[in-house]
Amino acid sequence: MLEIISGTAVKKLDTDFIAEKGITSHRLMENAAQAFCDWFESNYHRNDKVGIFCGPGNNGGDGLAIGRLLWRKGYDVIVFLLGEEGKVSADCRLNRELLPDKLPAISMSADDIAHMEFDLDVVIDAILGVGVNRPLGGDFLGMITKLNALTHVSRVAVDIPTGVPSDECLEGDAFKADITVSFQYPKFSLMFPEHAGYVGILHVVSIGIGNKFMRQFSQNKFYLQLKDVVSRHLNFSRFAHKGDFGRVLLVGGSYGSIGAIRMCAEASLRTGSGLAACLVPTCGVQVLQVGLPEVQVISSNSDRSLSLAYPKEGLDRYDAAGIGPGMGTTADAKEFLLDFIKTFKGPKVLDADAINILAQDKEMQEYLGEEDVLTPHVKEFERLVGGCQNHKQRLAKAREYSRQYGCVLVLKGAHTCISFPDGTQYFNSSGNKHMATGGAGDVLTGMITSFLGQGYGVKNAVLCGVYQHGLAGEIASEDKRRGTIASDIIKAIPKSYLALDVD
Ligand SMILES: NC(=O)C1=CN([C@@H]2O[C@H](COP(=O)(O)OP(=O)(O)OC[C@H]3O[C@@H](n4cnc5c(N)ncnc54)[C@H](O)[C@@H]3O)[C@@H](O)[C@H]2O)[C@@H](O)CC1
Ligand SMILES: Nc1ncnc2c1ncn2[C@@H]1O[C@H](COP(=O)(O)OP(=O)(O)O)[C@@H](O)[C@H]1O
Ligand SMILES: [K+]
Repeated sequence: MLEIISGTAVKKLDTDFIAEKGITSHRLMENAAQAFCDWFESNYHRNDKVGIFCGPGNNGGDGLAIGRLLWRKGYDVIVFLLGEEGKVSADCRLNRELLPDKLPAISMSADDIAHMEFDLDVVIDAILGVGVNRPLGGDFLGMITKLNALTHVSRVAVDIPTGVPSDECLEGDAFKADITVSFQYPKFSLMFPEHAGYVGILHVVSIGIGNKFMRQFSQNKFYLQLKDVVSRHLNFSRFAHKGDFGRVLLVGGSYGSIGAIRMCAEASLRTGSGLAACLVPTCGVQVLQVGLPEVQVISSNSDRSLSLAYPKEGLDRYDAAGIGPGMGTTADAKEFLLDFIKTFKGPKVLDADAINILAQDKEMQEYLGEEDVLTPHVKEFERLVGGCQNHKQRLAKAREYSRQYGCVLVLKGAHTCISFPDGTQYFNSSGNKHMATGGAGDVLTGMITSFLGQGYGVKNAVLCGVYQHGLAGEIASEDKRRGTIASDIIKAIPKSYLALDVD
């Protein structure tokens, strides 16, 4: 699994790798440039006019090597050189010398930056990389301001957009990439929503540095990709019966919000649960029986909201429970939740209003255990732990929360972050903006609950659930874009199994 390590560890990592492999730093830079070009070739035409903006450090060195390789492949390339002559790094200088004579290269003066007009299809940003150590100013700021203002160009950042610090939140401005191609592992700050408008779509390309070299820099942060989840899935025998695929109980709904628990239950069934039952207020019983004939429905014996009157016998027949979607936060619902989490002994997922109730009734958190999973979005999380200044602080608090209460915390959003009590954090790579639609979270709750019910350990259930939910969202939105709704994500779950090649 790919590690996410701090940008400041990069230099040491580089040095170790080079020393162990007996190669030069220039060779490593060449590997990086080649990896970028392989990606570039499968995405851009040779008749595209490509401008590569190269700074004075090793990021600039990458850009120059990229320029040389693309030019050799027949691309229409022009290189722009930035930065003071005296500050050019050794590998950057070497790559300046290696530029073919016929490849157009222009040293940019402050005057050029202010007045030059660019006629380009693609802008490649190799001005600064992880070496950025202060907000942009002067010529670099002037340059990225100009590049950000260009219209009808595709903007690609090499490693990290110029100006974005690798471990902190951006101050000031930075290059606004449509696509960032990051080397070997994604830098921590590429996970921050504050940087979404600068990073664009993130691609990570390998430059041959194995995990072995990263381990000593491990910060227990990982990037969750398709290959990491396939082997975490259980195999079921040809003789499996529905009990083997697990019985799950989905708990929630209130008058006007029965759809949430319906979507949650349907997602569980589509994820493979052998049996799904819903515990809902009486007002939801008929709706569910008609709308989703595959589920069993249990009434809480209270009309519009769950309450203490719910039937407690037989709860132990369920292998896992998902609680919260559409539940509401009435006094009855609060009493219900406290009683339910004390009574139900199996693994459970707490979502939506279950989290909102926990936030109001903090002592309930003491009942959380190592098989329990909380799935807040950012607002729900801040209700739980208080306001955060930025995402970096939020991630630190998420790690702390999971440690303190010994449960799994899934902080949802783009690059959903899963925190485990041992301090590890996993950042999801699947999913897209078209999943930002009402009910998508209810679907996730159903999916994780389903895996828990199927007998997956809590870690595998959450990693598989979060990744596959994003994958189903990608599949659902392929032909629907912003017209995607949560029910489409549910319908795409079977196809996501095909994509994973899990039967
Ligand atoms: N293992 C890796 O990850 C590899 C990294 N490589 C590249 O090397 C890059 C890092 O190279 P460097 O460490 O040389 O860093 P940069 O290329 O980011 O540049 C650092 C230089 O910029 C100056 N600087 C920092 N902030 C500034 C600001 N706001 N305004 C003006 N100047 C500023 C610094 O003083 C330093 O001279 C990576 O991003 C990547 O592109 C690759 O070449 C190969 C392998
Ligand atoms: N821009 C995005 N990229 C990837 N995933 C996203 C994005 N926006 C939302 N999602 C995912 O969609 C789901 C939304 O959940 P949530 O906010 O709880 O919605 P709801 O409360 O309406 O069910 C989460 O799993 C989240 O990770
Ligand atoms: K860059």
